[in-house]
Order: sequence, then structure tokens, then C-alpha cells
Amino acid sequence: MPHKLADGFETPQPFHHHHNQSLDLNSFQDLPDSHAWPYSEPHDYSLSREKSHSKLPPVIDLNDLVNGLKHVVHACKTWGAFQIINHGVSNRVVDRMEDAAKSLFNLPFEQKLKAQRCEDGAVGYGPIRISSLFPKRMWSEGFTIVGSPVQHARKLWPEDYTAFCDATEEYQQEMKKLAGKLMWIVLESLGITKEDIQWAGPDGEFGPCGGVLQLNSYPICPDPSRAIGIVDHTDSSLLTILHQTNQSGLQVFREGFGWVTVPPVQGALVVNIGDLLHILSNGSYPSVLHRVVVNRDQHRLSMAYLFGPPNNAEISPLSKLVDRYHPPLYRPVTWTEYLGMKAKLFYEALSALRH
Ligand SMILES: O=C(O)CCC(=O)C(=O)O
Ligand SMILES: [Fe+2]
Repeated sequence: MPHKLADGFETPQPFHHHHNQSLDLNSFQDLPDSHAWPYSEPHDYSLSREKSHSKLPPVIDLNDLVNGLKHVVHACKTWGAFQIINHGVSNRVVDRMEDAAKSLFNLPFEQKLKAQRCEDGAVGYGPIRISSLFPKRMWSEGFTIVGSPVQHARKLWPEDYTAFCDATEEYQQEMKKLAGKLMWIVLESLGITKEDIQWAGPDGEFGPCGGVLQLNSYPICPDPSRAIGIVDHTDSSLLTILHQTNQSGLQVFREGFGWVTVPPVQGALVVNIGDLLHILSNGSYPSVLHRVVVNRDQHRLSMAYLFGPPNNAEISPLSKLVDRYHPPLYRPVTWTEYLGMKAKLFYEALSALRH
């Protein structure tokens, strides 16, 4: 007869790990079992295939939308993602934010813990929030910012927290402006005009909208083939603007192609269609399923700006895109409500909203 206590330990309790507890990933020589995922497919799909531009999300020049718009439409329909160049955000602003993010993740682990995200909190340092939904942990650390990070920055750098806050404020402003611009590019490609979206504010510049800045760090990994930086997910945003450093890692999934690595392009930003834009478009633009793989050569950093609607806005398929042949696929939902659903249902959150 097995011992009672041992019985208890043997009962699988996959989601009862201390997922919200941070671990110092730099302290491991070998991949701990808590981070070892079972994988049956190669991570580097795109590398094993002939490189051809049509097999990657396109790089779109925002200074040449006359030619570029058809690529935007095609990318939104097929990939749910694309890269942009000449986007108007200066290298200086991006570099400054990247340096700020590096200085944060380079702090001693004990110091970073002072800015740890609290149990039910949204902001601060820690493992990516979705960790608690999975039996294994991810090979990444994150820092989430909504509005000003000053409360946490003060704890991280008691002497000089303003440099981090200033970089963040400037980056968020630039990202919000660019997100508004991208929203209209994408919406116009669907035939939507300023009158169709009340929550875009009186001037149509999305003033009442908000964003979340998610900084991600992926330390060098002792066994990348069994680890994952961030597991497959779609973003719970309207759209996400992502800066990745020189080290690749981001992969997008496309039916018929499999997992495809989005190569870092100097000065470019990646744009992901999020779940809320998928709803607005009444399903014609898919939100992109993506993940992050890790490597044993070089640390990787990314900065994701998740752009979303104002809290009181109900997001539903745009009436111009609905007719008797195209009934609305989703019921209305606010961003906050959707985030709550995503936290519980994850892969099933979108289908739970379907009529
Ligand atoms: O690190 C990346 O390239 C992607 C990060 C990401 O998907 C996210 O923060 O939602
Ligand atoms: Fe993402």
C-alpha cells in the first residue's frame, strides 16, 4: 500500500507550481525539469526551408503605401503580421528604450525582485502572466508597464529612476501615435472610415485608447530544443507593435507553412494583429498565433506595445462589415472583460465570444 503522503505528491497537479514566483534563469547550468517541455517538431522550421520572401511576413515601407497597401491587405488576411520600415519612430527613441530595458534586466536578480509583480497585479517584474495556465514554465522574464512605471522604478534605482521613466514615457507616446496610424491603415483596407469608430475620439486619433508596454528578456538557455521563451499565443490587443533585438526568436504560425521565424530587420518593427482587431474585422483578419524560441548563443530582448481600446468601449464586428450574408461572428466585449476571459480560457477565449 502506498504511503498516504507520497500518494498526494504523485497526484499530478500540473497547474499548482509557483508560477508567479520568479526564478533566476541565469543561475542554471542545465535545463531544470520545471522548464522542460515535450516537443515533437523542429523549432527552426523556416531555416530548413528554402528562403523566399513570399514565405515570410512582408516588410512594408510606410513611405510607400501606394504600392504597399495591397501587401498590408494580403499580410493581414494571410499572416496576421507584417514588418514596417520608415515608420517614423526614430532610432534614438528605440535605442534609448532598449538601453533602459537592458539596464533593468541586467540588474542583480535580488534587485529585480523588489519590483516584482504582485499576486493579482498587472504591472512589474516577473514571469509572463500566462505561465500559470501551463504545466511547464517559460524561459523568459518580463516587465509590464501601464502608464508610468515610477513606483517600481523607484525601488529598482532609488538614486536615479528618472532615466528609465523618461525613456518609457517617450517610447509609449511614440508607440501610441504609430499604433493610431497603423489602425487607420488596417481599417481603411477594410473600407472603414473615421465615422465608423466612435471610440477613436473626436479627431479620430485614438486619444482615449491605451497601451501596455511589455519588456521581455530571454536569457541564454542551456537546452533550447526542450525550452520555450513564450508559448504559442495570440495577443489580446487590437494590434501589437514589437521591437526585437538582432537575435531571432519570434515565430509566427501560418496554415500550410507551419512555424516561420520572423527575421530581425534593422530599424523595422513587427506588427501583430490582435484578437480585438480580429473581432472588429468580423473574422476577416486573423490574430496571429506566435511564440518565442530561445537559444544558447545570445541573450534576446523584445519590447511589445499592446494597443487596445478605451475601457468603456464595446468591441464588436463593425456594422459596415456585417450584412445578411456576413452575420456578426462575435458578441460585443470590452478590453477588460476580454482580458479576464483570456486569463481563464486562453485558446478558447475567442470561440467563447462567438455567436
Ligand atoms: O519576444 C517576442 O518577440 C514576442 C513577445 C510577445 O509575443 C509578447 O510579448 O506578447
Ligand atoms: Fe505576443
